[in-house]
Amino acid sequence: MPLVLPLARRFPLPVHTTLSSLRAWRSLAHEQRKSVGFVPTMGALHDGHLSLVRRSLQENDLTIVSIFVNPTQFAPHEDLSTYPRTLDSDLQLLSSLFVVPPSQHPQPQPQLQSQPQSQSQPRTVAAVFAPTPEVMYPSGYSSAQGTSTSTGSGTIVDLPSLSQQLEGLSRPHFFRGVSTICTKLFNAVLPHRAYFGQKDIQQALVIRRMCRDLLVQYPEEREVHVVPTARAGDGLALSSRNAYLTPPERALAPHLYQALLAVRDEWTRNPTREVLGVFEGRMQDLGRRAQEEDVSVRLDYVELSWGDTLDPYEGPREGVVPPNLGQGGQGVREREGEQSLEVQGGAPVILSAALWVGKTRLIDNVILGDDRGIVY
Ligand SMILES: Nc1ncnc2c1ncn2[C@@H]1O[C@H](COP(=O)(O)OP(=O)(O)OP(=O)(O)O)[C@@H](O)[C@H]1O
Ligand SMILES: CC(C)(CO)[C@@H](O)C(=O)[O-]
Ligand code: BAL
Repeated sequence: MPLVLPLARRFPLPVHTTLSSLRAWRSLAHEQRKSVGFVPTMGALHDGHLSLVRRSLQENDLTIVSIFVNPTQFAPHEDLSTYPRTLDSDLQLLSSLFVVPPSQHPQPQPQLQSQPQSQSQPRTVAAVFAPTPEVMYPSGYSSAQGTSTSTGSGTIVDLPSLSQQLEGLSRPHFFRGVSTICTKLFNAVLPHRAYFGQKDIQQALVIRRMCRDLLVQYPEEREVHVVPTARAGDGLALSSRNAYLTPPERALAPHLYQALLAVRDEWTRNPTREVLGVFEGRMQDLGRRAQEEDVSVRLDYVELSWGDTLDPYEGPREGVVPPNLGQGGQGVREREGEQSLEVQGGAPVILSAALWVGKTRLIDNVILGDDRGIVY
C-alpha cells in the first residue's frame, strides 16, 4: 500500500492548456531523464481516478493527469453537454495527493534512473494537461455529435478489432473517439507509462492493441497498465456518471456487481455459458425490486468474452484447458520450457455487463480465471 500523507504542495499544480507549454514541460522531463506516468481522464475525479494516479506516482518520477471531455466519443443522444465538469475541485484533489514511492521500482528504460535522493521523498502530481477542443482537434473533428467546423474532419484512428464487440455494439462511435484522442494525448505527453481503469476494460484493451498496431513507443503496449476497479463500500464501481443516480437508483445500482460476483462464483463449478442464467435470475430479482421502488432498470448487455480477442466465449479452445482451471496451478498444461498465459489455461475470460438504471448507464466487469495477462 502506498503511504498517503496529508502534506501541502510547495508550488501550485501547473495546468497546461496549450501544446507548447505542455511540450516545454515534457522536454524538461526528458532532459532530466525523468520517467513520466500519464493518467488520461475526463475529470469529475473520484477515488477510482485517484487509484490510477497513486499507482503512477509510485512507479514514475513525474505524473501528469489530463482532464479533457472528448467530444468525439459521445453520440448525439449522449451526455456531452451535461457531463460533469469540476475542474477546480479536480485540481484541489490532485494537489492534495502525496505518495511515498517504494525505494525500488522498475524503470521503463534502462537509461531512465530515478534521482536517488528523490526516491523516499513524497511525490505529488507534477502537472495537469487541460486542453481545449481546438488544441486537441486542430483540423476540427467530425463525430457522431456533428462537425466542429464547416469543413472540420481531422484524422481519426480506428481499430476494427476489439472495438466492435460489447461497448462497441451499444456505442458504435465510442472507441474511434477514444483511440483518436488517446493517440493525440500520447503524442503530446509522450509518457513512459499510461494507466487505465479495469472498469472500462475494453477501452484499456483497445488502447493496448492500438499501441501495438501503431508501433507506439510512448507508451509501449506493455506499459499500458490496467488498475483494478475502485468500488464504493457496497460494491458499486466508482464512476463520474454515478452522480446522475437518484437515491433510490443509487440504492439499486450495486446489484450489477453482485450479479457479476454470483456468476463468477458459479463459473468455478461450471465454466460454460450456462452461468449467464445466474445473471439473468439476478436481473429478474432486480426488476422486481426496481418496480417496487418505481425505478426503471434495463439490461443493455451481459457477455462472456475471451480476454484476448473479446470474441464471445463459447467453450474451451481446442487443446486448451478451461480458463478457470489455470488458477492455483490446477489443470495447467505446459509445453516444454514454456510458461505462457495460454498454457496456464488459455486467455482469461471477461464477464462484462452494462445496465441502465434510470437515465444512467452503468458498466462493470469481472475477470474469470487468471487475470495477470490483463490487470498489471
Ligand atoms: N472505479 C474506477 N476504478 C478504477 N479506474 C476507474 C474507475 N472509474 C474510472 N476509472 C478510470 O479512470 C479513467 C478516466 O475515466 P473517466 O474520466 O471516464 O471516469 P469515469 O468515472 O469512468 O467516467 P464515466 O462515468 O464517464 O464513465 C479511465 O481509465 C477509467 O477506466
Ligand atoms: C480515456 C479517456 C480519457 C479518453 O477520452 C476516456 O475515455 C476516459 O476517461 O475513460
Ligand atoms: N469512462 C469512459 C468514458 C466514457 O464512458 O465516455
